[in-house]
Amino acid sequence: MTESTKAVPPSPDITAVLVLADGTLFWGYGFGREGDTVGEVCFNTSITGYQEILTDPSYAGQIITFTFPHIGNVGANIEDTETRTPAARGLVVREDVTEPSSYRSTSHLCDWAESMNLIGISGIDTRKLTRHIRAVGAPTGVIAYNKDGVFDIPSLLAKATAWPGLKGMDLAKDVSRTQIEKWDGTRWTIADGYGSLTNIRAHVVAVDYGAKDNILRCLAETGAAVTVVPATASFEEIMAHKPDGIFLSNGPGDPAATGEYALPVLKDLINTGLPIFGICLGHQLLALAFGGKTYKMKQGHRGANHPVQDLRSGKVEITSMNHGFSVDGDSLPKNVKISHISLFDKTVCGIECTDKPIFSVQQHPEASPGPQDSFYLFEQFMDMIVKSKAA
Ligand SMILES: NC(=O)CC[C@H](N)C(=O)O
Repeated sequence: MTESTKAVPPSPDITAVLVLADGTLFWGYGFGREGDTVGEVCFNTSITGYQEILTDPSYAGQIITFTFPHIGNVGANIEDTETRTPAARGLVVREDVTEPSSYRSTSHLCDWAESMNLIGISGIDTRKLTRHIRAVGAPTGVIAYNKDGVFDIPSLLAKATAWPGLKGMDLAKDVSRTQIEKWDGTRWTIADGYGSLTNIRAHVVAVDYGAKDNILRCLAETGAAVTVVPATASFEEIMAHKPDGIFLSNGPGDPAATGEYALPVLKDLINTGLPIFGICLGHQLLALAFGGKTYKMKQGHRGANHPVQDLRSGKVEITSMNHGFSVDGDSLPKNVKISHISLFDKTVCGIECTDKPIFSVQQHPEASPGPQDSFYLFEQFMDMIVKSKAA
């Protein structure tokens, strides 16, 4: 369906509408749960991995537009998830979701979406919507799905304009585990499925700001027995586990708003001299703890083909990304160097401390979905831990 500014559905079979806060309407067909949902409308350019994307807790508060037109072709299963319950607010797709075709599929994407409480809209000119998002910067929007095809557009518009936006929003503690969890699962292989850690080399405490499971699997893959602690864990609670290294996870929302409980803990952790590795929100929080600043990007980076350069080696890695905030490189103190940059827009993608074994990256080295070029970062972290244990 094409965009229309008139509040009357352009055809009688319409069952859903996407209403942006600026009044732009996109009519389409609903799937998943009936009802309405509000959030920041972003876009992801990945060609594969829609289920991993939809279950990445970093998408809390966001409606995801998939620029790849065929979403749902391989159905859904219970394995390709990054957390049990998706935090994303909804999804926008181009084509109708067709019958699944994959030996690994256990359900239709529409049924899975409904069981997960997700609201979807198909039949949208996602190219036009993406160009709109690029022009105006991630807008707020509402998807409403109603099989009767009757929509109260003024009230949906009011809902979209009333939503405060992600800037200043702390969502990490909403998606974080509330209980401590031991993790020893390793990555999936086609021969054996998921495995478990056999040769423990070190003990890592991972602070869960909204961690993707594959990050924990990658840590275990390098030999880390992982204890996952809630986002609000205190310095003393973390240190009581006697970690050999600390991991700071990805997560949703504005890092500056998350700082209230995270930063005092991170400042103390930095002073322990223990190896620390952060990914995405963890990277942004680490930069803040060092005294740096973060800012909201216009449209963010979300996809599985983002080129990042490692400034130390000059090598380029193709990475998976999902972030709407970024670290301001000019705000970093002298002992924190920029190690990686985005080759799309030169934004900061990695930092390292020159006098402590601490580093972090903006990209997602755990992929899921996406290329695995950056997996070496997990190995780099384990090498640091092994060295620090030997010292
Ligand atoms: N994937 C993430 O950890 C995202 C970090 C942060 N919420 C951002 O949007 O920039």
